[in-house]
Order: sequence, then C-alpha cells, then structure tokens
Amino acid sequence: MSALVSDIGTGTAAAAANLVKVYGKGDTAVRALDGVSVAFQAGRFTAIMGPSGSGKSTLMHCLAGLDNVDDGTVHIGGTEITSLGDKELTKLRRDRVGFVFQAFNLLPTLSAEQNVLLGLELAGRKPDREWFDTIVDVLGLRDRLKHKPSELSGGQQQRVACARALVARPDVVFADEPTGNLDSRSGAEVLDFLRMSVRKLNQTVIMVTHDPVAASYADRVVLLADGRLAGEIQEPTADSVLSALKHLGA
Ligand SMILES: Nc1ncnc2c1ncn2[C@@H]1O[C@H](COP(=O)(O)OP(=O)(O)OP(=O)(O)O)[C@@H](O)[C@H]1O
Repeated sequence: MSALVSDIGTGTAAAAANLVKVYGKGDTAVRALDGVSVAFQAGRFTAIMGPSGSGKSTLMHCLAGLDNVDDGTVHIGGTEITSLGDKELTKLRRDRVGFVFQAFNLLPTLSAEQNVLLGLELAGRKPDREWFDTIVDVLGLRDRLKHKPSELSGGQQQRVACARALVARPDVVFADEPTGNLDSRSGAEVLDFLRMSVRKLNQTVIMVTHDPVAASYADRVVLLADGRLAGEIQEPTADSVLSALKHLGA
C-alpha cells in the first residue's frame, strides 16, 4: 500500500494512487492516465488543469467512479471505490458525490426546487430543510424555486445545478467545466458560489477547467501533462496558472 493511501483519513476527501487508465488496445492504445497519485483535502477547492488531451476528464471520471480504472486505487472519503461492485458504486455516487456539468443537465419538466431535490427523493431520503434553505439563500435562488429551467438564465440554471450537487452534503463535488457555457459575469457568480461553498459551508470541490481565471478561484491547481502529474500551484492567480500552462506547452 502506498504512503498516499495509508494517509487517507478524516482530512482527505478523495485520492488516487498509482492510477492507470488505458483506452483501446494494441497499437492504438492510449495511456490517458499513467500512474497518477494525488490527494484532495477535505474543505478545499482544487482545480485540475493541463493541455488538451492531458487526462483531466479521465482523472475526474475515475475519481468520481464514472469510469473504471486499469490499475491503482481511488478513495472517496475512507472508501476504496475501485473495489466496489456496480450497485455499491451507484449508491456511493448517489449519496456521497455531487456533480456539476458544463451543460447543466437539469430536467426540463421539473421546477428548480424539484430538480434540486430529485436525487434525494429517488434515494428515499428526506431533505435537511435547514441546509436546503442555506444553499438556496447563498445561491440567491429563493424567488426562482418554482421556475422551470427554460424560465431561468444560464447562470441561474447552473446555480440550480450547484444546489442539486450540494443538497445531499456530499463528500466531494466534481465540477466539469462548470463555467464553459456561461458569460463571464454568470461564470464569476458560479465560481464565487463554489468558493463560498468551500469556505463557508465546508464543502469540497474538485473542478476541471481550461480557464486560468476560473482556476484562480481555487485554493490549489493540480497540473497534468501526458497522463501524469506535472506539478501544482497553491493559492493560484490567473497569471501564475497561465505561465505554468505555457511551460507545459498548453
Ligand atoms: N473514450 C475514449 N476512447 C479512446 N480514447 C480516449 C477516450 N477518452 C479519452 N481518450 C484519450 O485519452 C486522452 C486523455 O483524454 P481526456 O479527455 O481525459 O483529456 P482532457 O485533458 O480532459 O482533454 P480536453 O482538455 O481536450 O478535454 C486523450 O488522448 C484522449 O484522446
């Protein structure tokens, strides 16, 4: 067992150890992840960055249990998810992981409130009303709860998606290019919220982004290149991220 894995305790929300992911076989095989070991502390906002094709989405999908791995382990909280069966993995994703996608992925026929609460309902869990109210107020969604997604702006829809991701108080929220479809002002609001959910609500966020400005909202940037860890930046600024990416040839 590697040092990383044995270090997993209350302070680590998610971790990968010696992660290998290969797409395809033989001559056309691509080693999308080539021995990645990285830990994500609870209560921190981390951005994953790197050149196109460096393995960012693959790492996020493997960390979130959306994709299987060829070697190595992934832990969410204290649970090694790489050894779970499909049923247990589905339950873990439902109960302990939140997702925010670039395309919002809200159900068009449901109101904002119904979209936020759907996951809990499907799991047969009662919402914690106080927590729900806190999230809704922090996100400024109170007067939009009865609206359908088509009656909301892109920024509002993404805020609903953030509320949906957080309502079950997951161990980790994974955000995949959450501002990719938003104008810069709506994007800044969503990033502000993600940062606030970490600082004030003690949540853990791991975000994949191409945007150095978006990454500057994080506490830490993890850099990938060619499926390997290529460095990290604490307390990043848009400039420090940009120059690190240039260094990697992005
Ligand atoms: N389903 C797949 N089948 C085959 N190859 C894949 C598949 N998914 C990803 N790859 C390859 O794995 C490598 C890593 O891809 P990945 O999407 O993780 O990179 P990324 O850093 O997220 O890229 P981008 O910034 O362009 O979204 C790339 O070479 C990609 O072509």
